[in-house]
Amino acid sequence: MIVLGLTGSIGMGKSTAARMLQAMGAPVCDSDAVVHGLLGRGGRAVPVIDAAFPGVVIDGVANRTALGAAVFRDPHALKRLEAILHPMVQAAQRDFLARAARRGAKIAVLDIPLLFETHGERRVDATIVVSAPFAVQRARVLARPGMTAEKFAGILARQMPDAEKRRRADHVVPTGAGRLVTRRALQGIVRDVVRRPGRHWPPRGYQPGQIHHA
Ligand SMILES: CC(C)(COP(=O)(O)OP(=O)(O)OC[C@H]1O[C@@H](n2cnc3c(N)ncnc32)[C@H](O)[C@@H]1O)[C@@H](O)C(=O)NCCC(=O)NCCS
Ligand SMILES: Nc1ncnc2c1ncn2[C@@H]1O[C@H](COP(=O)(O)OP(=O)(O)OP(=O)(O)O)[C@@H](O)[C@H]1O
Repeated sequence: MIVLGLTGSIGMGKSTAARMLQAMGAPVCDSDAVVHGLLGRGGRAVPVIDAAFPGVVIDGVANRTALGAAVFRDPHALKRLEAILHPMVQAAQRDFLARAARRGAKIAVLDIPLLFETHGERRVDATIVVSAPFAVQRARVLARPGMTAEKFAGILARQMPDAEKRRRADHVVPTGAGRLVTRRALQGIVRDVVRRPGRHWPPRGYQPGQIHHA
């Protein structure tokens, strides 16, 4: 099985590309959805978050707005949150890959917003970065309800620049020239990678639910 890592900056079309890959038959693990599960009712991270960020957990659920307020202005707090969540996200990804391999998938996709920031390129066979011109990205993001130019600037400042992501990518997929162009580019990558030998899943010594540190 070949493991593809999919990433891209805010509004670049990562979710759309993930859906396209899924429609081509590749199972996709959405890291944002995993984080939502970890922070939601019964989520594994909730007790740890409660201890690390007092007051943020209300009625068994981590309040994302309160957590965002606690971490997005304080780089040390963000690091503490990431140290809690990222190993749990990686454990969930490994479980997902083991399930996909058992089902006989030829390709599996990890959709990871912070792929390069978390050195995810070491855990996948090839990386895909979705990218569009800045004006397209800006227009898409500012069209979202509740988004402001100031918030957008803040989010961009915390993310690795698009140019750096493109530089590190094995494949850059354009998303600013229509869906057909995007779908064709993704089809080309899928066709190309199925011919290559992938890594063996599950890896030797793998235990479901185990947390692996990068
Ligand atoms: C702090 C949380 C609860 C705030 O949730 P909220 O729904 O308010 O915002 P959302 O998740 O949509 O993020 C807002 C913007 O910040 C960016 N962002 C989120 N986490 C991070 C991070 N660790 N570093 C840099 N940017 C981040 C997102 O990509 C997005 O563009 C949430 O972002 C979170 O749990 N972040 C830490 C986990 C993480 O690293 N997630 C991203 C990769 S899996
Ligand atoms: N390939 C594409 N061609 C045309 N429009 C696109 C394409 N990909 C995404 N879009 C449009 O751009 C907007 C953002 O797309 P999407 O939600 O996929 O982005 P994203 O990168 O997942 O965003 P975020 O990281 O902020 O959650 C949507 O309105 C979508 O319709």
